[in-house]
Amino acid sequence: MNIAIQPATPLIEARGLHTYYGNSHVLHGVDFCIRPGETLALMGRNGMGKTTTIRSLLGLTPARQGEISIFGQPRGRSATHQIIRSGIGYVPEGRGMFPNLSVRESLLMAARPGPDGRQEWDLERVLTTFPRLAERISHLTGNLSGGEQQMVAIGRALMTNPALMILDEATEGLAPLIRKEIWDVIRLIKASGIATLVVDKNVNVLLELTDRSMIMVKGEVVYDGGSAALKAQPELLQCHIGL
Ligand SMILES: Nc1ncnc2c1ncn2[C@@H]1O[C@H](COP(=O)(O)OP(=O)(O)OP(=O)(O)O)[C@@H](O)[C@H]1O
Repeated sequence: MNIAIQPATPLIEARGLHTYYGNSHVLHGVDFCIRPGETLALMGRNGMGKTTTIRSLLGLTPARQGEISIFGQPRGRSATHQIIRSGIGYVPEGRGMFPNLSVRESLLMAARPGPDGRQEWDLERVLTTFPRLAERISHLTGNLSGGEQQMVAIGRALMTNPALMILDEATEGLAPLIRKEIWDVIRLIKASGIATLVVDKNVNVLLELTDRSMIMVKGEVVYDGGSAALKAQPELLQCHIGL
């Protein structure tokens, strides 16, 4: 499916999402929007509903109530794989590797043109971006370090030439140097014009890197606005994130 992405049309837009796990009501009327090229941070303490918001947007944990449009089209009954294939590079918490595939196989398996036909990201560009992966190209991903596996997960998402990257806790549990490498790549993704939704515990980096921030508290959005403006309100950060 080739989609002409209009600059003014949100890549994903959602209104009034209510999501449950069984009887447990987790999202309470979440509104969400991300536009082409925008870098958005989704913040909040543990268990506030960030991952559930992403899962609801992608249909992995469908919302019981609310409306979602993907690239300007009502999501309707589209399956998650259809939503992802329409131009979203999703790097879930925990990475989702195929341990018995080599780095090369893992990356090549994901390769495809973007929703608008773009083919800017290929194996060569991913390996230039992650020289560590070039060094380990024939290794099984199951034998890589956590940081290298994270690079494969991001590389795989980039190989799909997405209009939007979603990175959920991409730097979680990684050594500081590797974390820095991942942040550098996220900066590069931003500079290349791909919209990015980032969930991470490192709020200071998020505030510096992103255009816009959302803060969630107990399944509700309590802040949605400029990251620079949020940085200038330490009392909000203190109150909602504990910084
Ligand atoms: N599969 C599940 N079954 C039941 N409850 C769940 C499930 N996944 C998450 N929850 C609960 O839903 C709430 C929101 O969780 P979610 O993972 O969305 O939060 P989060 O903001 O992403 O936090 P974290 O940073 O800890 O991942 C929490 O109370 C969590 O315990």
